[in-house]
Order: sequence, then C-alpha cells, then structure tokens
Amino acid sequence: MNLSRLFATTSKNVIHSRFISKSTGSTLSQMKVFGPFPEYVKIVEVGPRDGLQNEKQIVQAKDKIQLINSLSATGLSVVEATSFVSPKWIPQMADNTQVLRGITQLEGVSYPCLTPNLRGFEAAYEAGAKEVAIFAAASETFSKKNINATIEESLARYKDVCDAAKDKNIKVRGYVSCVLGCPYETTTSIDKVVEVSKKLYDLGCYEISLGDTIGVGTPGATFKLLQAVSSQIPLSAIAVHFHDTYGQALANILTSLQYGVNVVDSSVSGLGGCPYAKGATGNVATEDVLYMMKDLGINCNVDMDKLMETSLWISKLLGRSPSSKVSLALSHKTNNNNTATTTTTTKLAENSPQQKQQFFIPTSCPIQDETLKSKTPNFEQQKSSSSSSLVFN
Ligand SMILES: CC(C)(COP(=O)([O-])OP(=O)([O-])OC[C@H]1O[C@@H](n2cnc3c(N)ncnc32)[C@H](O)[C@@H]1OP(=O)([O-])[O-])[C@@H](O)C(=O)NCCC(=O)NCCSC(=O)C[C@@](C)(O)CC(=O)[O-]
Repeated sequence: MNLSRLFATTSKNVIHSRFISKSTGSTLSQMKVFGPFPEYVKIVEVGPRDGLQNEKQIVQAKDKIQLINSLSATGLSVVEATSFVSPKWIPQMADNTQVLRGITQLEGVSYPCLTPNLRGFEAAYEAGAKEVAIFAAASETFSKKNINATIEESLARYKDVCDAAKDKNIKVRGYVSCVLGCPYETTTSIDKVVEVSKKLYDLGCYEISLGDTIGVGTPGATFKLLQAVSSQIPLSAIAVHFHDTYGQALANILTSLQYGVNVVDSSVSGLGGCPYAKGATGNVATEDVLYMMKDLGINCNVDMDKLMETSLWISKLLGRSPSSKVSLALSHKTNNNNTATTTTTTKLAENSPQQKQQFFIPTSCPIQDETLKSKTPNFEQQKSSSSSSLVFN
C-alpha cells in the first residue's frame, strides 16, 4: 500500500490523519481524526513468557524468578510470568509452577499466565495465578500449528477456560495472533481478526491483545486494523503486541497511541519470538517503547534505569547483546561518561561472528562474570573502577 503522507500535525497535540491509500483511493482522513496521546499507557511486559519461550537453551527457574522480580521492581504493573502449555510443545515453560510459586507477587502487579485449555487453567490456578491469558489466532493454519486446534475448536476450549475463570474470579486476557500477517497463509483477513477478537471479548476477556506475530505490520495496516477492531469492541479494551521483524514496531505503536490505544505489550531487551512463527524476531523492546513514550510526555510509571539493568542482566545471562537500541545506546553513553578508558566504537552484528561485538554492562549487574564466561567462548573482559566492557571476538 502506498501512503502519500502519513502524519500531519495541525496543532501541538492533535494530529489529523492524512493517509491516502493509492491502491484503494480512500483517504485515511475519512477514517478518523486522531486525538491527543493518552496521558498514561500500561505496558504489558511479556519478556519472561514470550521472550523466553523461544530460547533453545533452558533458562533455570531461579533466573526466571529473578527476571520477573526485577521487572516488577521497575514499576511495571503487568509482567506475564509463564505459560501452562504442554512441555512437549514448549519445553522452556515446563517449570511454570516452580516459577509462579517462586516469584514475589507484589501488590498492584499482575502476573498473567498463558493457558491453552482447561487443564492449563487448572494448573495455573493451583500454582497461584490470579490472571490468565488465552490465545487464539486469525489464521487457521497458525492455529493448528500453534495449539493443534482449528479456530473454532480453540474458542470452544477457551469458553471452558473463561467459565472456570469466572467461577474463581480470575481475570482473563485474550490474544489474537497473526492480525497483520501469517507465517503460513499468504493473507490475513481483517474480518477474521475482528470476528475472533469480538468472540474472545464476548467470552469475558477484559482486554484483547492484537498480535503482529511475525512483525510484518506497517502504520497504515495498523491504522486499518484498529479501525476495524474498534468498531466491534471498545478501544479501551484493545492492546497492541508488535514483533519487530521489519523494524516497524515503534512506528506501529505510535500509530496505535495516536488512535487512542493505551495498552502496549513489549519485552525487556527485545527478547522473544513464537516457536511456531519461524523467522519472526523478538518483540519490540520495552526500553525502546519507554524512551519514545517519555518524549511524548506519556507516563508509564516504569523506572528506566532499573529496567535497563534488568535488560543488560538478562542479555548477559543469555550470552548476547540486547536487541534494544536504547539499552545499547544508553549503556554505551553511561560507560563513556564514567570510564575514560572505554572505547567509543561499538559494533553490533549478532549474526556476524567475525565482527567484534562490544556492549557495556554496569557493575551493578547482578550476574557473576563466571556465568557469562562459561556461556561465551573467547570472552575478554576489561574492567575499570566504575564499569565493565565486554568484548566478544
Ligand atoms: C494446546 C496443546 C496442549 C494441545 O496439544 P495436543 O498435543 O493437541 O494436546 P492433547 O490434548 O492431545 O495432549 C497432548 C499431551 O499434552 C498434555 N497437555 C495438554 N494440555 C496441557 C497443558 N495445558 N499443560 C501441560 N500438558 C498438557 C496432555 O496431557 C498430553 O500429555 P501426554 O498424555 O502425551 O503425556 C499444545 O498444542 C500446546 O501446549 N500448545 C502451546 C503452544 C504455545 O505455547 N505457543 C506459544 C504461545 S502463543 C504466542 O506466542 C503468540 C502470542 C500470544 O505471543 C501473540 C503473538 O505474538 O501473536
């Protein structure tokens, strides 16, 4: 789709749409006049679940617990903790009960767990879940690959989950995957997205998270999606969940905020990916979202310093540099300010082992150097009094 002009600011805060789709001939100014940005945006942190579920190497339960506790200490009000799915399908989440029982559940913080069926719901409830999430899709093929059920079968399972949750006073969040593209089908039907979203909402989900599972969405497509879905369910019940495969996630979030959405899913350090969506990269990084929000004057009640520490810590644990550009830039800057000896060139080419990679870890990072050493061959470390610089060869 060609968009001749995306945004035109007509006053300080009010942005009117001037999208013109050449293919359809329809102007997006017909669609909606954007209002001001929301004052507060709720971030739903999905790193411990969506972020880790695709990791090949099993992360120990104690580290997952530390990750979740550190994330909730940043001020985040929702930290998706784990999923009660089949361990044969997602081995990384096999320690769900241990993790959920091991975390410190803070007052005012929600720790939803994914549940694909009644069995998962019961296990999550037993382990202390106070909120669960059900996950459907707008693509039949993805639904079969992800949960071994047609969309209709999945909705029947989710009715059982929602009924049980209602009985036990457990909140239910709903996901719809493949809202802007599918790894298996060539097109996604917006009508199907609307239909599934509405069905989940009618089942009792208080919020519907629209998942761009493979990160192909653009601001124009996001706009049309929101327009369609919000015609059937309240805008206040819509959340957006972008993966950043094509680098469009922040632009899509900005479009969503302008549309009036005030719930955004993101993942610390940009971890993530669905095991049944090959090639899709991680979720948009929470640090990057916060950085953009701050500049827009949007309050998210999250401590960026603590979040960055957590981001660097989990990246170090996984033996890689963060996918968050903001974390990299800020940690680099901090180190430059603090350390005269720190080199100023940072090369980040995760897929290119020949290239030297550097990223910077504050000394407050709780993980011990030995852990990283054991995970990363050719490890060199240069220490200074106030910071450390890790070099990967
Ligand atoms: C749904 C099933 C279980 C069906 O899996 P199935 O093989 O069709 O199920 P089944 O009923 O035939 O059972 C098979 C085995 O699984 C067991 N089982 C059955 N249910 C459970 C359960 N809840 N917990 C633990 N075990 C379970 C069951 O007891 C049995 O064990 P066995 O007798 O062989 O020893 C499976 O397909 C599954 O677990 N899928 C989950 C896949 C998944 O987690 N995908 C990633 C999350 S979705 C996502 O990431 C997208 C999202 C949300 O982030 C948004 C976006 O980006 O789009």
